[in-house]
Amino acid sequence: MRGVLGKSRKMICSLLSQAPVSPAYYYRSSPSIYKPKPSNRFSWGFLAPIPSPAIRVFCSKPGEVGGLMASSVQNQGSISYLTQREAAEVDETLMGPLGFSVDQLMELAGLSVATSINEVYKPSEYNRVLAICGPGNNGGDGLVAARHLYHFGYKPFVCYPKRTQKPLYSGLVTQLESLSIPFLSVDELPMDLSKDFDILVDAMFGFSFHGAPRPPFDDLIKKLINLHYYEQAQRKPPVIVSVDIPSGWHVEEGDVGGDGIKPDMLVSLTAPKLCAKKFSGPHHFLGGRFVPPAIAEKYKLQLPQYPGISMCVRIGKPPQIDISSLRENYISPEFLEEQVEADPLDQFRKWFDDAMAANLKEPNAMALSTTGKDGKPSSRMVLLKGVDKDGFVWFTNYESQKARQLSENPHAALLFYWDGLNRQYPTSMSDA
Ligand SMILES: NC(=O)C1=CN([C@@H]2O[C@H](COP(=O)(O)OP(=O)(O)OC[C@H]3O[C@@H](n4cnc5c(N)ncnc54)[C@H](O)[C@@H]3O)[C@@H](O)[C@H]2O)[C@H](O)CC1
Ligand SMILES: [K+]
Repeated sequence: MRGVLGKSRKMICSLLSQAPVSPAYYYRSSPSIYKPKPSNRFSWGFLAPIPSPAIRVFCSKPGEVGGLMASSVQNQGSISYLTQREAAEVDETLMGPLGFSVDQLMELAGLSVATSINEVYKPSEYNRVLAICGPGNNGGDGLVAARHLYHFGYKPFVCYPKRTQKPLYSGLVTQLESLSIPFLSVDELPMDLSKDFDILVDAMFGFSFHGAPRPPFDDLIKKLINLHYYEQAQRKPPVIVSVDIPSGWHVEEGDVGGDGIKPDMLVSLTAPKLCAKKFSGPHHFLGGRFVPPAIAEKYKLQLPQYPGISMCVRIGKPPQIDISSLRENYISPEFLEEQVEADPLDQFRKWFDDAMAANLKEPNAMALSTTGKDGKPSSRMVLLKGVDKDGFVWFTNYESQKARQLSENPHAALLFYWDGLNRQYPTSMSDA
């Protein structure tokens, strides 16, 4: 059965966005297209029978959230952790018999770091990034991550005190310089990193670290440790994101003295290392989506499934969040009344086309709210199946709560929400 919430006696379309509310719109048309059964005729629109009593009910299967597979979150218990030797062996195997080059693995590792950061710390709120890069491949991951973060809309800076002239690394530096990403020497860093940066990427050392950190990394690690004192001084310190291993920690035993850096996010690569068991920050992600079965079988790796085409996957549960603190900074171009299309349906089509062009997921999903004669409202997500000069079309079935409520009360409302564009488009009906 087709429900048509559409042009009938009166359709009020008020276009809401973050701009001042535009005036309500009224337009009229006679519902003349379909010959609904008398019992299904509604003053504002109609549920018209379609030839076969095809039942089109849209719902998400159990286990899906709103038609989306909930991104796989793995509890820590069933995850494998590598020893330092195993980690080195895995890399050697990947870059030896399994045919990978270090450039490829580093590129994928750095991209994993950047996407993990973007999962949690949006550039609208955490824009200024300092990537502190060490002399080895962990440092290389940091250089790659800085480039990706730039393209994701962050403002990265790099501190890379011990450079090597190997082509791989000098190439990464050139790529960053070509984006005018500033390189800061240790001396050029501010004493208090919390005033100048929102995110600190710790890419100093990975699984080849041993002993006590030698200069200049000893001072750099101390700078990250001292950030906690700013926290006590009521200043919001930058978040620390450690690549593969929190630098200065023992690769297997972790923060042995308890006085090491305390990252907010750890991005383990390929598989977590033993020290990751001691990680107590809120965000543990896994990256390095390139583990072939040969490695997984040899090391009996238990690793979480990456969701969709994501380059990272969260390990453990997301932290409990204070719902009241959830707030996006809506940054969108202004939208003034004079920009609104005269005909609300033209405005809808324009915005719907924008939503399609932005490749938003299910731009035709809409909340349909109805109320039966008991006055109790109910809302349900349904999928728009068409829009024409007579209104919006969606499918439902005769026995649905929607159909029953609409047969008792022809008033309804639709709401489209296009998150990626910070836009909503509500339509409501009233018999003025
Ligand atoms: N499989 C993957 O996902 C990949 C991970 N990668 C990253 O590579 C590192 C391991 O890289 P490696 O070069 O072997 O070691 P480090 O980067 O940890 O550092 C070695 C570097 O540091 C010096 N060093 C060691 N200890 C100290 C110290 N106490 N003080 C000062 N300097 C120290 C040492 O001399 C070396 O120069 C891994 O963790 C991943 O992050 C790759 O990207 C490839 C793919
Ligand atoms: K690190």
